[in-house]
Amino acid sequence: MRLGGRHALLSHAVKHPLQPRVAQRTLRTLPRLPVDDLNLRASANPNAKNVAVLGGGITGLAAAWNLQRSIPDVKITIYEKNQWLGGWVQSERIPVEGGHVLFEWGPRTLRPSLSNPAGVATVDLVSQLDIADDLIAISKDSPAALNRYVYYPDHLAMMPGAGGGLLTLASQLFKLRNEPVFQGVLSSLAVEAYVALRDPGVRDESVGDFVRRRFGKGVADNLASALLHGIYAGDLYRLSARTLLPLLWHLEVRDRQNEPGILLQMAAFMFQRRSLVARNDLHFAGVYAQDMVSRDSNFDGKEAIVSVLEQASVYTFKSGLSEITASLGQRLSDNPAVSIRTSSSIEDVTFDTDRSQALVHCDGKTKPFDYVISTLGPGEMKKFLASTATRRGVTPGPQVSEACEHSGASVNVMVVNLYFKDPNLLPQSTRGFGYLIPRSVPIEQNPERALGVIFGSETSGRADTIVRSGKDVEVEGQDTAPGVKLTVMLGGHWWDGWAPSDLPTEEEAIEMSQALLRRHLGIVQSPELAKARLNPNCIPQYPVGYRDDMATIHQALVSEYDGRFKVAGPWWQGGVGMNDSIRKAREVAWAIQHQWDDRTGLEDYAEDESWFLWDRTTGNLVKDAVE
Ligand SMILES: C=Cc1c2[nH]c(c1C)Cc1[nH]c(c(CCC(=O)O)c1C)Cc1[nH]c(c(C)c1CCC(=O)O)Cc1[nH]c(c(C)c1C=C)C2
Repeated sequence: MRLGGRHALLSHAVKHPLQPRVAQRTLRTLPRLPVDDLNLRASANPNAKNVAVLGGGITGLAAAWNLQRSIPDVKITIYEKNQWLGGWVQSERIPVEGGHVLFEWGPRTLRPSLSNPAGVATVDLVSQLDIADDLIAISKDSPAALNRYVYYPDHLAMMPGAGGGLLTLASQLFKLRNEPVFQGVLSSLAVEAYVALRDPGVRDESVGDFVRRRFGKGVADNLASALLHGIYAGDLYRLSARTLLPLLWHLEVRDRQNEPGILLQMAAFMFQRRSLVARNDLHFAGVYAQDMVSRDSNFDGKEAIVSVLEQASVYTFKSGLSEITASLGQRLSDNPAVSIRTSSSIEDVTFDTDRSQALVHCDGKTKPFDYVISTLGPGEMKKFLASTATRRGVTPGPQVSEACEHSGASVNVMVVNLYFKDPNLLPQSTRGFGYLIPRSVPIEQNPERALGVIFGSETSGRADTIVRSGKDVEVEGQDTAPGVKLTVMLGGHWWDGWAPSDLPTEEEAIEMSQALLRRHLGIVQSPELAKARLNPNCIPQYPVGYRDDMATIHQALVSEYDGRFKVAGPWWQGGVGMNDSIRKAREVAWAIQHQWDDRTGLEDYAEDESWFLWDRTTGNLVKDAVE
């Protein structure tokens, strides 16, 4: 929905100081810790006068934004290698006959996730940037939220709907039992509780091996592989289960303590309204609550956003997700304490032990900083750590280089955006989010090596998909032209090991996408507008053993830079979502504000996971550390 005029919103909001009430509404689904346990500084870190932020994508911009909000007089320099800010978040508005369409080349929607610090961090940022008037919230009842398809083996199969609990899921699966993609799924799920548990010595395994072991080969190859294509464009037999499915990984350990299988434990949690919360999440949820209660100034604005997002499955903005990065870029460049250096290549980051300062070497010049936040990947990190150790006269240990190399894998994704004039291009019966293509589809059905197709118009704000908050609210979506927008995603892990010259050109990718749409959906019409863009190395892949790599890099950062070098962003947080990046950006800024020099952004990996049982009804912890 378009939130409409702020006055319309305020007219139904309570007009008195709202601190506890807003904290309650926004954070009522987050667990809270006693303030004394949070180790907060009353005044900002006196050592943080000059901070460098490496990378001007969403994480770097959000980190700089948080720093300048929370540390008075801090000077910030943002270094970005491109000529532009925003990283992979790129939205393009293009005029076509009858109006315009908006093409996204990177992330396109956000999940509200209001019970998760990552979702709350984004809501907070949107409210601080004052861009909520452009918000488009796609309803939980919309076709995009309810209808998701998997293409297998030669047709679209509708996935069981989101929400409704495990019983609803089981009954939906029962109805779909004759659909080939679900063959054997019900019987595998039924015996899951009796599956042999993993060896206690196993520190990690691939998502594919984990899912196949617990839930069967059909669930792994037909369903989980499709899901992982849609999020990581990745190979489920390479991605780390311990990183991507931390809760399921832990529930198998609890199973060893006489709990009855993963699915039954999840059903019990749902029924009892309880959740397991990881140690770091608990800490930062406590910091969020405290920060909002003590410092927040836009209570009404946030309350209004939250009340809309409670009804939404996903959301975006009228000019796309780059409204967030553009607004951040603008607001930061208006601040004289922030210097933005685009087209800048970082050569090295070393450390001056005597002055406790990090030295950023860029374009032939060296500048000292009290702290550095880097969003660059493990390739750059390997170089920085090796040269810092060498300058200190220490031979760099091979483990650090190996950890950087091992965790530095990524995939290329070709994004093909197409706009068709015909508003009835897709039959009513296939309205929905789009479809994902699992690894198990025969190659003759997918010679283009596509990962999935998004029915983009469904999440662009069609009149019947958006959340409405009142009759007075003007409703407007991203596209004003009446046709249909589709996005085909090609490549990902299918192109692992391919030389750049083997990848299709953008023109070839458009032709391949049209061939795919003809075969899969019978679309023979030519698009009015078709554009493709290769996003090289855009999605990190989190290999088996990722947690151990991160623990090694954390120790190296603490010892080489005394904790003055922090990391954030998709390479380091085991997730590629924009919410996660915004959250991590906030957490590293807090680490600087509160002088937590033992936190590098990777500190959570330094110890094995521990979980706390939390009651969502009362907001209290049921049990201190479960593991
Ligand atoms: C450039 C391509 C991207 C692919 N995945 C991502 C990008 C940016 C990142 C990503 N995609 C999703 C998530 C989950 C986060 C979340 O919504 O909580 C992340 C981090 C899910 C997703 N995948 C697709 C869409 C439209 C969405 C979000 C919306 C939703 O779930 O309703 C489609 C899609 N993304 C990729 C592929 C190959 C693909 C195929 C249809 C890769």
